[in-house]
Amino acid sequence: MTAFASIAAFETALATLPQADDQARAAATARQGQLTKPPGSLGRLEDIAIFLAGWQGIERPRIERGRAVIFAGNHGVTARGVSAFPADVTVQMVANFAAGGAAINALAAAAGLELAVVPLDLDQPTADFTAAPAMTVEECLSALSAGAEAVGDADLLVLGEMGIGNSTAAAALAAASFGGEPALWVGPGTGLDARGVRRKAEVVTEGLALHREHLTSAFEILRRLGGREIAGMAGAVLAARHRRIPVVLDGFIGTAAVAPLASANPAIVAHCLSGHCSAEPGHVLLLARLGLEPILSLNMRLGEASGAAVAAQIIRAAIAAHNGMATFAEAGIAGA
Ligand SMILES: Cc1cc2ncn([C@H]3O[C@H](COP(=O)(O)O)[C@@H](O)[C@H]3O)c2cc1C
Ligand SMILES: O=C(O)c1cccnc1
Repeated sequence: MTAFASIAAFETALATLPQADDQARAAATARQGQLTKPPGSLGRLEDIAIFLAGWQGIERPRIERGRAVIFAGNHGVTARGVSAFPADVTVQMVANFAAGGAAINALAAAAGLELAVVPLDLDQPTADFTAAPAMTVEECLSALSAGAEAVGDADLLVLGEMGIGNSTAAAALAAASFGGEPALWVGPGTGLDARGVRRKAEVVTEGLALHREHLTSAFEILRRLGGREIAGMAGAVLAARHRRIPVVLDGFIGTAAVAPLASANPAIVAHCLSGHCSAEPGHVLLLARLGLEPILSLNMRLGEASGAAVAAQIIRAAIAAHNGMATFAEAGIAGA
């Protein structure tokens, strides 16, 4: 069965988001208050443990099936010279993922995450969005569905992407979803110089102008300006929500995939953690618009779920403290 068989199915899924389990959240919050530490002293680690308890629906959350999924897609807009690297690198990096040689192979292993790579029609780049919608309705639904199907039975889902040119698509998605000049949302990506970044802003401006009258729904924004790997991440975020699986978002591109969904229903990010704030300048703005506070800020700007995978180690630390510590009663220590 196709997860998102029609635009209506996608829109219904986005309009009917389940909430976290309040009882499990309350139980985890109570437990944090009994652990042998001054209340609140583990800071954000406490919040992360309670967040996971709510979405997993258990007082003591766990990561037994932590899964990183990397979606890959090719972009027609690369013809406009918007990346420092050639489009061929996308398929070459997918081979590198399979061979185990990419950053995400090392970082997923370090974080104890299984890694799945989902290449989406790499021989068929999306259309250049300055000339036509990036995807047809069928192509976009198919990429969204591929995302949903990749979620599986994970208990923590870490999402990432590979697609040369996709920081341009991401800037267009952010601008279409939240407004603001394209110059605010573009950045060097893989390493453009200042002149390249200016051209990238012009390309985004052209794309927004071409599609302006149609950028009125999450689906049309994704379809016209996004890419297959971006729609794959969006579909995975939405499907994970319906299975109450917590998600860790990666950098600028992985976060921009959620922007169109959030423009239609801001509650979509409630089951998402931001793994890190990337060095791509638009990311900090995007996180502010989504109301997400990144776990890490390491000046990373790679993508591939690399920052989210590093953050998964912090999430494991939050769970270890939450589940492993003694309570005041167990340790026979006087409370405050
Ligand atoms: C070798 C290599 C590995 C990568 N892994 C992720 N990206 C990242 O760079 C791309 C986005 O930047 P832009 O929009 O400038 O093309 C995406 O593929 C992203 O995942 C890579 C880029 C390169 C060159
Ligand atoms: O923030 C990111 O995800 C990013 C930044 C630059 C290039 N690729 C990815």
